[in-house]
Amino acid sequence: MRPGLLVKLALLLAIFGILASGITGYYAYTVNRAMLVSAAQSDLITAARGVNRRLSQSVEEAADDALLLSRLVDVERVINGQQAQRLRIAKQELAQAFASMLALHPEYLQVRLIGAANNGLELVRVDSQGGLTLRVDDKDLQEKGHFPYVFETLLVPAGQIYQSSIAVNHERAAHDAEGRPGLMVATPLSRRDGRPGGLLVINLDLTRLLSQLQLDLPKDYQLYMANRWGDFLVHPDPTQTFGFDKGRRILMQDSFAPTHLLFERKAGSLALSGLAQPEQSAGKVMAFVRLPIGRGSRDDFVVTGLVQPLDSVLALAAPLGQRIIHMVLAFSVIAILLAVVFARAMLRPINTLAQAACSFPDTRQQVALPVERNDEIGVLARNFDRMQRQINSHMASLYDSQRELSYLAHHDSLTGLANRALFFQQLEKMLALSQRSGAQFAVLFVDLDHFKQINDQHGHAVGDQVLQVVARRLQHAVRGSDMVARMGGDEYLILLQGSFSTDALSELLDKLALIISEPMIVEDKRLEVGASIGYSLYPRDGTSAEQLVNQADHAMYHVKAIQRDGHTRQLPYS
Ligand SMILES: Nc1nc2c(ncn2[C@@H]2O[C@H](COP(=O)(O)OP(=O)(O)OP(=O)(O)O)[C@@H](O)[C@H]2O)c(=O)[nH]1
Repeated sequence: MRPGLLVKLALLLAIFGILASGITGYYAYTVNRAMLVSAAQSDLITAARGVNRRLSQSVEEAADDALLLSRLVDVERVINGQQAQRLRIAKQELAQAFASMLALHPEYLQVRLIGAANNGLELVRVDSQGGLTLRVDDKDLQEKGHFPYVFETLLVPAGQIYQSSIAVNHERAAHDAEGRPGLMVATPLSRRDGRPGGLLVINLDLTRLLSQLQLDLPKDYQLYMANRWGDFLVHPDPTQTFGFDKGRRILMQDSFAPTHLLFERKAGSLALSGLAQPEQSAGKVMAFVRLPIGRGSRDDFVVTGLVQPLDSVLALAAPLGQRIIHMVLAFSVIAILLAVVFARAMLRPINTLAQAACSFPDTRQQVALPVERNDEIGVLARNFDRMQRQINSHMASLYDSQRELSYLAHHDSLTGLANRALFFQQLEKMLALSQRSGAQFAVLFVDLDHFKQINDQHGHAVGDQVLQVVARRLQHAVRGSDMVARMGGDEYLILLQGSFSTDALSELLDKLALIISEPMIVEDKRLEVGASIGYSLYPRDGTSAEQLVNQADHAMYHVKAIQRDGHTRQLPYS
């Protein structure tokens, strides 16, 4: 188990989970804000169009009313001139009709019949004053021929409507209309002889109209309106309106730069927000639309703008933001738990492999690995398992080779007896033991007699077999605890454990010599071979391996010499 890896993997997965849920939450939140702003902009455009439509409707209604009034019989009578009494009655009736119209439409400030003659002298005029209607006395009627709405209306074909620009009324003694912004809606009148007779004019009060429209808008909407040149007609700050009337130009394009597109007829509507265009619309959401106004002969239009604080639009996103934070926190906790569970599940087989890899060099034991898995871990486990088997197999053959090498290094290949090196190792051990225990032992040196003749007479192969037979006979003749070794050639060494009297030892050596000399059949040949044997005793003849072997060798040569002289009994073996 490696907690470091587990912690790292769990941490990585948890961070990934938290980041994923955080980014998703953030994305949902920002998309929601953008959608809210987009919906607000679309609402603002719709509302601005509504403002304009209602304004336009009012103008059209005024146009219809102007046409309606222009068709009154009394209008024709007044225009064409009548006998004084009848003219007075006609004017009286017209004034009543105008007053009724004013009473019906509080947004009308004046209804007038203006003649084409006498420099545009007003013929009948009813004004609104303090919410009441006031017929202006004939003596107070004024000449209006110099006003554009008069001479321009006279140029309009009969039955058509003239519509003035929106402007502040500066006409003298205009009662409620004086000093108020509005527009004139007029229609030309013809005399019976076809000459221009005059015009019928309705003065429309823009302030009243717009204040009514503003009442219908949500509280946090700010209304802006500009004429076709960009001069503000409506502005939350009234000092910014009708600048041209005070000798200044206060233009919408200067306050809201992108609106120049609307005035240049490059766009019909425009929406900006502090979210998408923070430098042009900081902290606000705004929409502007350009729409024609009324149905006058002039191609007139206004640009209406509505502005809403960005905060009030985004306030709706706050609850969602909080929910998203809660969700992100909940998902983060789930992500952490899942990360830990997943990391543990992922690392369990890896830990098994790691443990196996750690313990295998010491134990060489193959533990159960997840070899049945189909994934990369399964591939790793199967390969590791195969690698373990191969290592074990190679190690086994290596140990076998080692054992074989060790055997070859310590044994004689021909007879299988211990070789000189192993004999001396054993002798050294024996010496060490005996030095501590005080035990005795004997070393025997055996050399075959005239072995060369066997080689010479019967061949080297037969000689080899003779050496093997002698080795087996010596091995059988001694105890299992004793050691028989081949020194080389036809020489053997024997290590006898235990204490021996010289008599007992001489007797044993006689017995060995007898055993060796017994006839043997090798390749169908009956052979006999004698041996000379000498011995040394520990500690009597030496306390080192060399001394003891040399002493036994020396004794063997002594015996061989005596036997050569013909003595065969009572040999002095030592
Ligand atoms: N067949 C065979 N002969 C060997 C081997 N090793 C040594 N010899 C021979 O054994 C003989 C040993 O020599 P010696 O001991 O001097 O000969 P010997 O005839 O026994 O002489 P004495 O000991 O004096 O009786 C030599 O002729 C070696 O060639 C072996 O492994 N196989």
